[in-house]
Amino acid sequence: MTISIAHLGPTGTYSEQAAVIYVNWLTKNTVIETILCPYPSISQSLHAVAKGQAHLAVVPVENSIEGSVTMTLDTVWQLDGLRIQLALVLPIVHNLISCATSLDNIQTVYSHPQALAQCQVWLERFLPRVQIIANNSTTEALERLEQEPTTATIASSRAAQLYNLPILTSGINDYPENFTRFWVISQGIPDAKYQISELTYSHTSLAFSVPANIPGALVKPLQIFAELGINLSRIESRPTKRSLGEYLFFIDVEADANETQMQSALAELTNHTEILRILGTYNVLPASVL
Ligand SMILES: O=C(O)C(=O)C[C@]1(C(=O)O)C=C[C@@H](O)C=C1
Repeated sequence: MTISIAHLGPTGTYSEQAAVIYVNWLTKNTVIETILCPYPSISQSLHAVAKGQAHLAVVPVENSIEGSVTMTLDTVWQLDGLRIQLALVLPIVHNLISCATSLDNIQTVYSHPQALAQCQVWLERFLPRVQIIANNSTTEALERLEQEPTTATIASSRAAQLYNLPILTSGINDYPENFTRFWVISQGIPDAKYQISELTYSHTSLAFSVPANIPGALVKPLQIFAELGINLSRIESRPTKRSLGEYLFFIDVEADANETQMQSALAELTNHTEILRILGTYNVLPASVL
């Protein structure tokens, strides 16, 4: 069986790197064969799964410095029916890639907004006068670097190698401990062939809107988990885009959605939420696989 895996392109992105790690794990543990399919945006890679053009998408969801990748959260909410099969956490080391001979010759820096944000202190310190341009991925501008020696891109060392471009400065992220969490997402129900086969799942991700903007609207859903002694590992809000001050909540729970306690929590949660989506119950690929 051959499956297609969508990811943010063009080739050399961190998302592709995460997809390659997942593919290596699949190759070692299953008989599944894979084709990687780059898409111009994170949203388009998720739409490809929703439309059945790809079996899976590997998308960034959260970075340890910059927080949530909002395009992923918003698209997962918008496209009802997507399902997280697995998570993996990748160390992120950014580099300034350029054909310029010194930092003094650089006038423009391109990268993905997440990468630019993860290097903002370095950029202010070493390139305070350059024009900073955000684009869809860390690799989108790499092809122009040879023709434009006054431009630079922030991307991975793997990207520099793939495009045969020089790294002018390496390790420019503001904090050395820089990690991004990715989700492997499919359409439909949990599918054992894409997952780590363990007896239980370590995480469940949920998203919900609350019935009204009244005191305690968020406390009630959260109390359910506190009372059952179930730990939350993340909470994030996003605007509903219906009116100012109205939010959706994304929470990660350290529990298997199939456990009895979680089943009761989820049943109770439906009484205190307007729309409740179980985005997936899954395991995290161990760091030893990276
Ligand atoms: O542009 C890329 O290379 C990506 O894969 C996107 C992305 C992100 O959106 O967080 C992935 C990891 C890094 O945090 C920076 C950028």
